[in-house]
Amino acid sequence: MISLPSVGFLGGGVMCEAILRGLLSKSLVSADQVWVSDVAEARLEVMRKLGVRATADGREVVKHTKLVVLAVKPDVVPAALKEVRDLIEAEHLLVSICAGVTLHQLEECLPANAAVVRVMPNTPCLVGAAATAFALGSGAKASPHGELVERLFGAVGVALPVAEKHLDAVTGVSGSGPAYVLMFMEALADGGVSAGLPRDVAQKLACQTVFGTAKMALEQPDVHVAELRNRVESPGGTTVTATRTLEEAGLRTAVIRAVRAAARRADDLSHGMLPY
Ligand SMILES: NC(=O)C1=CN([C@@H]2O[C@H](COP(=O)(O)OP(=O)(O)OC[C@H]3O[C@@H](n4cnc5c(N)ncnc54)[C@H](O)[C@@H]3O)[C@@H](O)[C@H]2O)C=CC1
Ligand SMILES: O=C(O)[C@@H]1CCC=N1
Repeated sequence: MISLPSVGFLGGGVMCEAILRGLLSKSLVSADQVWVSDVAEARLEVMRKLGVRATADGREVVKHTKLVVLAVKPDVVPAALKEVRDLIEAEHLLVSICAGVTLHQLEECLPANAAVVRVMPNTPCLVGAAATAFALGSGAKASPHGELVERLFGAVGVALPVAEKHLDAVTGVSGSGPAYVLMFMEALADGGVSAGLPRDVAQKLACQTVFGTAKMALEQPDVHVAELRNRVESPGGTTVTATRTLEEAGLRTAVIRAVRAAARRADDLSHGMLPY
């Protein structure tokens, strides 16, 4: 087992749980090396059931771990960092997954030269299939900080370095992306039910179709996705009749607009347009 140093989380919500369950299932960390803080007792109870150390005191997390993942909502970031600022030492690495919170804003809340990495993962961390992008702060180095982040998020999916200016666009594509794909899957299954399929059959077929299509595209990176689509569209057949209907309904325009809206919202968050 290639294990990581002890890992801490400030905020034990949805994303902490997804990352943590992913890491534990890959044995990248052992539960007794993980500390999590949260203000909600119910979340601490969930964490205890995972076997990790759970506390209401974020300072305990920073005292006991060197790699600290900031996983609170963006509007809570200043308060959560203020609580632990004086405990952050040169050996610490702070990894923020908070949408729209810039490296500069994070660094302003921390001691000078603190090592910070801004990361945008997504919920498929839970099943080892996340799409993650990250950018290093001015006090972080490719080695060891970038490598540690690549190991952490690479263990639960794909992790790519990007320029920080691209992280809002990343949020629009892959951070928020699972929600759009799930919406599509829900509609695909509803279409099946509307055409007479039992609900459970329609849902299974819809999920497997999205999974199989993604796998097919990922395993043929040199083939444009439009070419893969054309291979399904027999001339005058069922598929082209359906894809024309989707074009008429503006599917692609709607998705492009949605991604841009999410990216703009991430930028708004970084300009203090809080709360949600
Ligand atoms: N949910 C998602 O799909 C993704 C979320 N993110 C980012 O991850 C961050 C966390 O999001 P979620 O896990 O979805 O939110 P969440 O609301 O499920 O989790 C946040 C947790 O922080 C706790 N909390 C609040 N104040 C605290 C404090 N001072 N100290 C410690 N814990 C505190 C809350 O009780 C809550 O359990 C957000 O900044 C979000 O932008 C990033 C990528 C994907
Ligand atoms: O909706 C949000 O703001 C967060 C960031 C990316 C996914 N969920």
